[in-house]
Amino acid sequence: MWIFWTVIAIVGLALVIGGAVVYLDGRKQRELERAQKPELEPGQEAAQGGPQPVVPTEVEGPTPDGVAVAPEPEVDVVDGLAPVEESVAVVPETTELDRPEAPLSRWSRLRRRLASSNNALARALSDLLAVDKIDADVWDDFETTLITSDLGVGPATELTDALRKRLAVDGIADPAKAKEVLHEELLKLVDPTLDRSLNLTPAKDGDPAVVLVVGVNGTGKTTTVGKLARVLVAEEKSVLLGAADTFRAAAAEQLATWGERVGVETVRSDIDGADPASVAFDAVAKGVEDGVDVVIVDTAGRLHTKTGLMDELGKVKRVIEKKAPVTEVLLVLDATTGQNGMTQARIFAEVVDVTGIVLTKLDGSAKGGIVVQVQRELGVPVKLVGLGEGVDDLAPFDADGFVAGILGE
Ligand SMILES: Nc1nc2c(ncn2[C@@H]2O[C@H](COP(=O)(O)OP(=O)(O)OP(=O)(O)O)[C@@H](O)[C@H]2O)c(=O)[nH]1
Repeated sequence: MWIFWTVIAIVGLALVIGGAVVYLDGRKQRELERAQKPELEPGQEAAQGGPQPVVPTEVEGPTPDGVAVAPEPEVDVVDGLAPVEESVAVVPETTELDRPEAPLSRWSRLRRRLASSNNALARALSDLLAVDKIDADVWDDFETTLITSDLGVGPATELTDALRKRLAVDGIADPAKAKEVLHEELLKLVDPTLDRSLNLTPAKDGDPAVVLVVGVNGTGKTTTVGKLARVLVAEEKSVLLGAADTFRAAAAEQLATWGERVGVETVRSDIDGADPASVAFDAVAKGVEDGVDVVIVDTAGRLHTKTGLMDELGKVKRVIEKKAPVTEVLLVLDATTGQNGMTQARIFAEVVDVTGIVLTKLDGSAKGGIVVQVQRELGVPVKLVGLGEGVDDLAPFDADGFVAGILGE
């Protein structure tokens, strides 16, 4: 009997040991397999019935350094331009935006600044009226003052003759009355009847208006583009900036900073010396795609020959117009450069079809008369004036306010 129970015990023990060996062996095998298995790509796991991963399909919004990848442009490579994806859009931070000053309130503030730097005409008039007898020499001095304030010889002579006639005919000796007459005659020269509004009407519905800003370097183009964006934002317009001044690397940075402060995007290239026409094209293409009201394109003016200037600006305009017509070409002139500025203005007017003048740095110049001269010569109105380095120191030009300013009224 004991032999029977001993056999049973041995068989039972053998079964337990065998089962344990099989279990431990299976576990080891599974661990080995897991260790050898490669990491799954996000999509593979899903395909194998694992958890569905969230895979971003495109870059949306700003990357950590504030630069978003521009959307893939249409296959519209023109004039042998470099591929358009060279440009990126600098998306502004949406917090702490500036609220630009309303355009209408700017002029009264800036008028005082004009009066303080442009009082040559007012002084010439009081000198004129201070003498006992106004003879030919006194009138000559008056005319010379007008010429030195950059009114131009023709307008200076016209103004002197008109004033002389009216003071004599009406027998005016009262300084206040004489100043009124000077105001009226000067206003005629500045011409309050000119249409000074920016053409921001797109050629077809849904297109943005396109403003091309040209001029010699240092005149204040980039600053003007930034300030103009603020004027338009204050008028509740949506704006996009194009940094086609690729000559000076810092210009794009400067422009993007202007844009960021008022929440406006800037399309720029990160490549030094990129093709300006390509950047301008990208900016307008993005403007069309985003449905903005106005695209403002900054350009470089550092060109030494007229042919070079003509080629470059011509190309920028031609390429932009593959997307949307340019509605306004603004020539930026520095009022302190006097006759040099006039020479530049003539060259630019020959090269591009200028539709408006922006006169900058009038705050630092006693030569407000250039408004009359440049309008006469180019047959194009002064539409905006820069009266300081402050962000809201650009104002739509107002003829009567301007005359009052330079006469110190
Ligand atoms: N006082 C004064 N300074 C101005 C005015 N407009 C521009 N400036 C200054 O002029 C300088 C040149 O301005 P920018 O805008 O860089 O000139 P730019 O034509 O773009 O020059 P580039 O980029 O070199 O072609 C800057 O220091 C501006 O602050 C103005 O109306 N009044």
